[in-house]
Amino acid sequence: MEVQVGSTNPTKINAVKRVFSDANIIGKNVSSHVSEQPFSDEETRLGAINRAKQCVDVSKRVLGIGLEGGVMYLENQLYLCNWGALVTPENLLYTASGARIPLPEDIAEGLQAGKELGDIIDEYVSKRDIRKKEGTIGIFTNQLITRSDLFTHVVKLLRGQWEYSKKVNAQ
Ligand SMILES: O=P(O)(O)OP(=O)(O)OP(=O)(O)OC[C@H]1O[C@@H](n2cnc3c(O)ncnc32)[C@H](O)[C@@H]1O
Ligand SMILES: [Mg+2]
Repeated sequence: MEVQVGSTNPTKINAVKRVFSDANIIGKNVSSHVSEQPFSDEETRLGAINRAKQCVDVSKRVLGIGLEGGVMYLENQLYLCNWGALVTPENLLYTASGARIPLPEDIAEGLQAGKELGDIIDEYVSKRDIRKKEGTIGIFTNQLITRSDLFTHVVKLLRGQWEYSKKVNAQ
């Protein structure tokens, strides 16, 4: 089995490798066709779907997976949100979102000013490339849940739904 992931970010690739340890995983640099910093569940989910659609290869029977990070408001509180999409060679679409946590007010202010979360969090902890390492979720959970852990859960939700529907349709 071959799985193409619409990103080269190691947190995303490693999550897919963990869940599809029986497959050959390829990272592909594609556009999410949404804002660099998605600001709603709708936009973040669409970014994941757009990435997955550019990765699926019907003729070569390659599965496409898209993973997208963003932020969203819930009752005036900004939350970190993450979405995933899996598209099968039969063109079936599965989607799932990950756990979400509130972001501190000063992070929210930077985002409202138009900065990207990746840059804000690097500045916040005086480190580089947090988005490719533990991620914002890792920082604010004291490393208990890393960005790769979060995406692993999302990819499990995708694979699980796909396997369940294959099982049901085979009955
Ligand atoms: O190379 P790609 O796949 O684009 O990986 P990315 O790190 O840019 O991740 P996304 O495009 O999915 O995320 C959209 C934006 O949100 C930021 N972001 C989302 N989740 C984050 C996290 O946990 N830690 C740091 N930045 C995050 C990220 O830096 C982008 O500015
Ligand atoms: Mg990006």
